[in-house]
Amino acid sequence: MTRTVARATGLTKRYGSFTAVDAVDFTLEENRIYGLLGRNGAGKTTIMQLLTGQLFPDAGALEVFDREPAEHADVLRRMCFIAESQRYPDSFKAAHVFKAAPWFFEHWDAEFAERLIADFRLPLNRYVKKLSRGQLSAVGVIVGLASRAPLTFFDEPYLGLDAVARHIFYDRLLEDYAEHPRTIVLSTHLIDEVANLLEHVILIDQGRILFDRDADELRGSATTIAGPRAAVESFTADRPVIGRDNLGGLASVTIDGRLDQAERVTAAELGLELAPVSLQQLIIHLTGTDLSADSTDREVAA
Ligand SMILES: Nc1ncnc2c1ncn2[C@@H]1O[C@H](COP(=O)(O)OP(=O)(O)OP(=O)(O)O)[C@@H](O)[C@H]1O
Repeated sequence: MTRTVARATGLTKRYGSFTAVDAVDFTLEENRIYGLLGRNGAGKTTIMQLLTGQLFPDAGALEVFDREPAEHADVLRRMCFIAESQRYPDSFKAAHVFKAAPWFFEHWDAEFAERLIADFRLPLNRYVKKLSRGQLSAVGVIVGLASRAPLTFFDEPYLGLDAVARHIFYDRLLEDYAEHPRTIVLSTHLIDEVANLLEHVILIDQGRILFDRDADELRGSATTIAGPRAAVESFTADRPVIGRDNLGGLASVTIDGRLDQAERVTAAELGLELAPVSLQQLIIHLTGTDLSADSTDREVAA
């Protein structure tokens, strides 16, 4: 049976009169990789800070490992939070971070950390404040991976990491997760890059959850239909439209749902092109457009 490691019910956080997290309900199950996704300011960091006991909720209930996180040191010890701009003491060299890590993380694997240090080519003897932006992110990524914390949060962990380093991160994360399953929550804007890593997606917008779904269920759950405008409009007339782009006489409409074989044949006969929608495109459709509007026409003057 899967165990729930965190449960939020009506979780709310306000900053003055502004509600950053607005009565959200969700659970995090053990041994899953979650994507906590959403636009800038959606509330992702705030949710992670609530879960890791750095902030107190204003309303609602929050349980992590069956307790309120902020109150319990034994709960906090089972979590690792890697923030976007992690701060370290000025006197710290990179090596000091890894020396100190076992004090905080009981499952710390020093050998794994050493392998990662080599993979990321991290200069251990350099002061942390002298590291490049990408090297600083590598420090966080290494701590997050080698901590093997039962609940690990990576909040935009790779500012400045180059493409090679990011792929090392994804690779090592998947490899290590297969051997040491745990719950990992990844917040990122690079959705396409991590899409295959995620098992579950929680999409936040303006402090609310837009959807909370299994990633497998999401992949290919929407379809884009493109072609002559009249044909596209008639084919999609009674379907749940989640995005629409018009360009002169052409249209591209994204619908929620899959098409069956007969519908695909009909579309082909009408000269329409069908394309699956990537997770990133789906999220842009769901958060980037006014869902209440009939159309987001981008008419181009002939
Ligand atoms: N200490 C604070 N005081 C006032 N407002 C805050 C504070 N911290 C965050 N906010 C606001 O709360 C909202 C949610 O912020 P949060 O950092 O959780 O967003 P995010 O989804 O992590 O964004 P990003 O992707 O840009 O990191 C934002 O509108 C932000 O401006």
